[in-house]
Amino acid sequence: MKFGTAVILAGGKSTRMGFDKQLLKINQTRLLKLITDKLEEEFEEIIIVSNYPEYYTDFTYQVVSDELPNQGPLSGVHVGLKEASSKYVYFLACDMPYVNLDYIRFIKEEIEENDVAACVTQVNDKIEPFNAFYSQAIISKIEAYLATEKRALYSLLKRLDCYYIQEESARMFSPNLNMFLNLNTKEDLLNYYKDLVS
Ligand SMILES: Nc1nc2c(ncn2[C@@H]2O[C@H](COP(=O)(O)OP(=O)(O)OP(=O)(O)O)[C@@H](O)[C@H]2O)c(=O)[nH]1
Ligand SMILES: [Mg+2]
Repeated sequence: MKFGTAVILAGGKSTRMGFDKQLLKINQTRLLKLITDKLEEEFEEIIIVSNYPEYYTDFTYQVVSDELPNQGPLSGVHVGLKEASSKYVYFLACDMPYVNLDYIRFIKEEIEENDVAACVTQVNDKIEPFNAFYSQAIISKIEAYLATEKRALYSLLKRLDCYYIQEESARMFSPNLNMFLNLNTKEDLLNYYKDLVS
């Protein structure tokens, strides 16, 4: 059964890529469309956070802009949580092509059972901030954190009550962890194309 909200963050500057990643096409199709088609199978609501709603006239989803702009990914998490109709909200970046629905179901269950601020995956010592769930309970905490002029999502997560999924568990769903791959540079894009044709 479909339920809950998925939010796609598409409000970044794409500095490393050199063109706006939210417009990226794979074989003539918007990557955003490929992502949302997949997420549709699991979620009853999809929200896109973009400061360019005009890029989404062909989409039927709600498009919202940052309410607290220029704070990086946390801006998007903030407004996404506020607009979502479910308590636990799935977040994905617009440049993450490998959507893994089995893993999404797994982490959804973890955050529901543990009722924590966020459920994220830890790979080595690094936290993967997307392909993760956050709770609406942290909206005011994000606001308080941004008010102190901090904006690093990672440091905020460290202060919160998070549930960390370990790498070994994640690898059971995605052996090479490509569900966390994000396309930051043209080289990332080239490697992704190579992977698609191989
Ligand atoms: N809503 C919103 N999303 C953001 C913002 N900054 C980054 N993001 C999103 O957060 C995710 C991870 O960011 P990055 O991969 O670093 O993307 P980016 O900031 O566009 O790229 P760089 O400029 O190369 O760092 C992407 O989905 C971005 O669209 C922002 O200010 N607002
Ligand atoms: Mg990225």
